[in-house]
Amino acid sequence: MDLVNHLTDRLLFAIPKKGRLYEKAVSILKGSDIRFHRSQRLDIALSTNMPVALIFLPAADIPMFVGEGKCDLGITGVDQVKESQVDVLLPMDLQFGSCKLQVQVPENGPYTKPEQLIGKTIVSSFTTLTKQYFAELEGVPVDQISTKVRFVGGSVEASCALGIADAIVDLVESGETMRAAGLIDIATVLETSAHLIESKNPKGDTELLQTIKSRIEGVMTAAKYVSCNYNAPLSSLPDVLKITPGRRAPTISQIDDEGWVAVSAMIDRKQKGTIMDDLKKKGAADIMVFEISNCRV
Ligand SMILES: Nc1ncnc2c1ncn2[C@@H]1O[C@H](COP(=O)(O)OP(=O)(O)OP(=O)(O)O)[C@@H](O)[C@H]1O
Ligand SMILES: O=P(O)(O)OC[C@H]1O[C@H](OP(=O)(O)OP(=O)(O)O)[C@H](O)[C@@H]1O
Repeated sequence: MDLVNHLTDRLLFAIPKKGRLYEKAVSILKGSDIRFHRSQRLDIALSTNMPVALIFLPAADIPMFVGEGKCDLGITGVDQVKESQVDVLLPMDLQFGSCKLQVQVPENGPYTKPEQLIGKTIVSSFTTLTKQYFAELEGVPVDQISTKVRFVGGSVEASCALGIADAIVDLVESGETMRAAGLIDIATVLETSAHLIESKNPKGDTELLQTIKSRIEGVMTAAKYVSCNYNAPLSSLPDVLKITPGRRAPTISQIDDEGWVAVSAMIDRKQKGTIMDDLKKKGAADIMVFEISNCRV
């Protein structure tokens, strides 16, 4: 069945079917109010409230489907996009799935610099990026590198201990997997995080595509900011507004207390403690912080 021709009335959105990106990707769909029910083992779910079909695919395959215009939108890691070498738009960093693709060697071995690995055997699930990295290191085109790059699909960290690699190129987040395998990192090939990716030739309704992007942007903003509300004496207004300039500008309202105003502004969630302390020091009172459950910006 050719999905693209079968679901012509729906925008096709590719979502990682399992693994590290699955849960956060699904929570972004929920936050965007794209409702769906995914039957067990079914990799297609039709949204029940929007003309969208969610296609659950391996994270590594999503760039290809979006790149070829078979899906209009997708969520996957930048590492997968670069590894696939496809031409897609990357409209939004989704701020999760952050990790580094790193060159790793046995901790008590002879290698301390990536240059020492030229001509050796490297194992990775990211063979394209690994070859590109060594081509640059060797100063030759990719098809002329002397370093041998072999593919394995998972548990890459076992390769050195099993005697099939001098070094590996694999993802590192906490470093736990690397340390447990007796490896250390000696170079970074790429820093990555999950992104919204978009076809350059979308088949779906472009207005709907914009609506979905705007909803996801709203989810991201709601996660980044909280709403800060307080009262301030007019005399301290210039000082407190410097502390809470807002995303665009703060809202200042009259209140029934002469010489005082109410201020409302979006503030960075991570700074909320310091911001509240600073406002208090500058004379603000009744300072409250509220969660933003959703927004459009
Ligand atoms: N430890 C990690 N921390 C953060 N993000 C990660 C981590 N490992 C992988 N990722 C991100 O998630 C993407 C998918 O990795 P994952 O290991 O889940 O792949 P998968 O093969 O689809 O799933 P599985 O390993 O269950 O088969 C990676 O390309 C990367 O962008
Ligand atoms: O630095 P850490 O926090 O330990 O994370 C890194 C590990 O996470 C990923 O593998 P995953 O556990 O998804 O399984 P995989 O090896 O089957 O891909 C990655 O390939 C590393 O092995």
